[in-house]
Amino acid sequence: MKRLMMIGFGAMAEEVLKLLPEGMVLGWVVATERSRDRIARQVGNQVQVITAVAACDGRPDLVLECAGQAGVRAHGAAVLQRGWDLMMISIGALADRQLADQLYAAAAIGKARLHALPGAIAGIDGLAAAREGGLHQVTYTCRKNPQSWRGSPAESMIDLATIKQPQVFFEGTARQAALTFPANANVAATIALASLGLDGIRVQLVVDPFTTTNQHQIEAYGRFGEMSIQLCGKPLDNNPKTSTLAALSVVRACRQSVSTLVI
Ligand SMILES: NC(=O)C1=CN([C@@H]2O[C@H](COP(=O)(O)OP(=O)(O)OC[C@H]3O[C@@H](n4cnc5c(N)ncnc54)[C@H](O)[C@@H]3O)[C@@H](O)[C@H]2O)C=CC1
Ligand SMILES: O=C([O-])CC(=O)C(=O)O
Repeated sequence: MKRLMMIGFGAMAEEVLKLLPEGMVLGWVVATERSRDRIARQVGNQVQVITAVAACDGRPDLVLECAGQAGVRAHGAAVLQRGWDLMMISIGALADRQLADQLYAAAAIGKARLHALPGAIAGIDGLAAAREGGLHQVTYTCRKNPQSWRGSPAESMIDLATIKQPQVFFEGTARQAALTFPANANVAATIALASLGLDGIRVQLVVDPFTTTNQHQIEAYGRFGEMSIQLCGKPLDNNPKTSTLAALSVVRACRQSVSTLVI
């Protein structure tokens, strides 16, 4: 039986736990001090709930981060330094140059690797392959309803309560998007890292009162040809910012860790 460590235990982690494949159990949750007791009651006494990776009483087979940029900052290096690979969902954390350097240095010390999970978007495999032959241009547009932008800096850029038509409220690089919208622009960072880099792709963020889904659109051109991907993802019930597919991409990482055929 493989044992999983989860860093963060919010909406996404709860969904992942419901769908954990056979052959894997949750062994550890790394939580904030504030949420530790609540999570311990939720996951039961077979799971060790800790607030620092150093308190882990064993060796996890898989470490998954579902804790946002703050969680990556707090625990990412400690995981990698121990020689444990880290599966990251909060890819936007890598837009912070200092944090990225710290993680890569820790990975070098531990001879560990960082895995960027595709999250709420599809097509990362094709994009990363296309890059090998030369990409000319990549653009990404993210469209969500006003509710999904609540609690983000969009609130100070646009009046979400009165919006009547779809409106672009941010245009910039993936790095700018990921640093400004840590809970909403991880996909932008993932697409950028798989293609032309955090400063190499154009990102548009749109608020759309007519959509009920989290929409992600990639347009890419290169020696391989052209790629156009549109994904309309249903948000998670208990977090409208997060698409269900992002949680399912974490479940897939668990499946890959226990399957003979990795796909
Ligand atoms: N790559 C992708 O496609 C996507 C990535 N994400 C990322 O996934 C993260 C998690 O999503 P949700 O579960 O929906 O968010 P959430 O806000 O429901 O849960 C995040 C959890 O992490 C915990 N946390 C925060 N700082 C922590 C720390 N230092 N140590 C341990 N736990 C900590 C919080 O207490 C909270 O329970 C988002 O913050 C976002 O960064 C979200 C959607 C898509
Ligand atoms: O879940 C989504 O639709 C995408 C998201 O929040 C992100 O890119 O951070």
